[in-house]
Order: sequence, then structure tokens, then C-alpha cells
Amino acid sequence: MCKSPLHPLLVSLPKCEHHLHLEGCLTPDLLFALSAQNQIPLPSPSTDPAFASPATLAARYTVFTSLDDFLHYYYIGFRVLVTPADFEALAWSYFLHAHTNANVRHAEVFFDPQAHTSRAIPLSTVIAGFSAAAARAQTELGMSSILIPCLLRHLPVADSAATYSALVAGDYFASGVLGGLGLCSSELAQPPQLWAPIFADANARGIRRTVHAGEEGPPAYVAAALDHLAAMRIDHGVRAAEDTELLARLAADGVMLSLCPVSNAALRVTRSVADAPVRALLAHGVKFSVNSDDPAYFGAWIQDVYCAVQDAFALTADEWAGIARVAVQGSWCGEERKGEMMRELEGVLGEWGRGGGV
Ligand SMILES: Nc1ncnc2[nH]cnc12
Ligand SMILES: [Zn+2]
Repeated sequence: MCKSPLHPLLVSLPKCEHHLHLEGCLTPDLLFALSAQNQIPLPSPSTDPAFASPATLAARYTVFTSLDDFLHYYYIGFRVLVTPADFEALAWSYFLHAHTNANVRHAEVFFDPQAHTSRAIPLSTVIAGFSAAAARAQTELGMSSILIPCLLRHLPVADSAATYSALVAGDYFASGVLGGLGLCSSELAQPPQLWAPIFADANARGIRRTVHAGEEGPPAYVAAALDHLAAMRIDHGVRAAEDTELLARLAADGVMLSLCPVSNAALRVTRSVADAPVRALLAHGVKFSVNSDDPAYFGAWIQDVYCAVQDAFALTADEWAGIARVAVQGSWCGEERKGEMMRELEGVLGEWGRGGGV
């Protein structure tokens, strides 16, 4: 909860989340429970004392030193996910939390196929579990969602190409089970252009494209994601704020950044949430949405992130209205769904105004 008088508005705003890794919703409690259930050992506390208990692991998560320090723990977490039911339970825990605590109405969620297939978990197992949870969220919560597989930059590009080909051959994109293609994981020394042939093929097939760039990597990686991968959205993009020409380009082209200010502070991309480029983006007219990234690892779900941004920047109700409208418009759902969400949003804003909102 934030200290702002706008807190009730921030809770009730219908939200779209565009930057959420489903595997980033694996809490230490669920990690230990699935480890016991599936009889998959975690690292021994004698090699890493963080694995003594869920509490010690949660404490370790508060002192990440970099993206790669976080990714080390993040990929260990994958080991305990085995059955379609495990994947479904993980995704459902996110959808239910986002619906109940933050009024998320639409979520575009990432997952990392290569980090499962490399453990001999078939693509079909992962996708069956995640898509079952997405269907349940639609039916039971009225929440729409889009599943987006991310290719992993810390693995050879050939591995990305093989995974992408398997996804295409499995008809997952053409059938609409998957709604886009992403690129994530370690960023430094992994320039986006290495993935150009894969993203060119995706573009030719009409598959939407989003790319993690400008998190730890330089502004040039953001430009390269646009130039070489035809990225339609940039995930993070924080470091774009270092380059005013790039900001002007993002604004002119209407490219939305999926900002994750709490993640950035947790991974030392910025010193604090207050160092996120929120004011610079607003001033330059760059579109952005506010997102959680890996909430179980950073201890902040989307509502907490909205509150953290408000505590840091004291935005006005009008500024939040603009951010919420951009989030709806920048979503990849159909125009009809956007229209529904926009009407809901305008209803909430109108009610806030009539109540004498600040
Ligand atoms: N913040 C992040 N950056 C890059 N890859 C990720 N995978 C999960 N979270 C990530
Ligand atoms: Zn991310």
C-alpha cells in the first residue's frame, strides 16, 4: 500500500501487464513444495546456505547484485517444474493474484521454453499447463492473456533457432496458442542482431515481436532491437533514457516500453525506483506500461510496483489515467477487447472524478 491519496484509484484501475515471466512467479515456498513433491533436490545448503529454507532463500533474493546474479537463482527454480499440473498451478497462481490484488484485466506473459526442454521437459507439457491456466483465467476471472515464449540469450543462437522452429512446426503461433515472440536473459555482450534471422522469419509470419533491451545493455541495443529484430515493443528499455535521440525515435514511432522499476532497483540497474526514467519518458512522450517482471523474486507484484512508482514520483491522477490508457492501447489483444477495457477504464476514472478524486 502506498501513502498517496491516490492509492484507491491505483488499486481499482483496470490494468494490463505486459512484462511478467511466469517462471518469475515461483515463490520460495512453492519451490520447496514442488522440490519435495517431484523429488527434485535443490542445491545443498552446504554449497549455498541460501537453500537452507524458503526464508533464507527469500532473504538471499533481497540482495541480488546484477541480472546474472538473479538469473542464477531463477534458472535453478525451473528444475522443480515437471508436469503440466506444475505449470498450470504456477500460472494460475499469477492470474489469481493479479486479478484479486490489482484488477489486472489482461496479461501478456513470458515463459522460457529452452530452460525446460534442456531438462527433457517437452514443449507440449509446458504449453499445455500454461495454456490451461490461461483458459481458466478467461473463464473464471474474465481475464484475457497472451502467452509469449522468450528465446534465451545466454544459450547459443542455434539453440534459439531450433526452439523457434519447433514452436513453428508445432503450429503454436499459427493456431493462436502463442501470441508473440520474445528475447530475454543475460544481455551484456549479446547484441540483438545475432537473433536477426529468427526474428525476420517471425516478422514474415506475422508473429509479434518484443525484446528485452536496455536493461543492463547500452542504448545502442535498444536501437538494434528496433533496426535488426523489428521489435514492436521494448522490455525494460531503461537505458534508452541516456540517449535523447533514441527517446525521440521511440516517441515518434509509438514504441511502448514495458518498464519494471522495482525489478531494475532489485537488480542494481538503477539505484532505486526513484531513478527509473518515468519523468523523462513522460516529458519526451515515450509510451510505457508499469510491470512486475519476476514478482516472486523481487517481492513486488504489479500492485506493489504501481505503489512504489507513486511513492517515488507522486504522479497525478491524470498522469496515471494516461499510463493506464497507453497500457490498454499498447496491448496485443484484439480491438474489441481493447474497447471493452477502455470503457471499463473510463468508467473507473469517471467515478474517481465524480468522487472528487485528487
Ligand atoms: N529481468 C530480466 N531480464 C532478462 N531476462 C529475464 N528473465 C527473467 N527476468 C529477466
Ligand atoms: Zn523480463
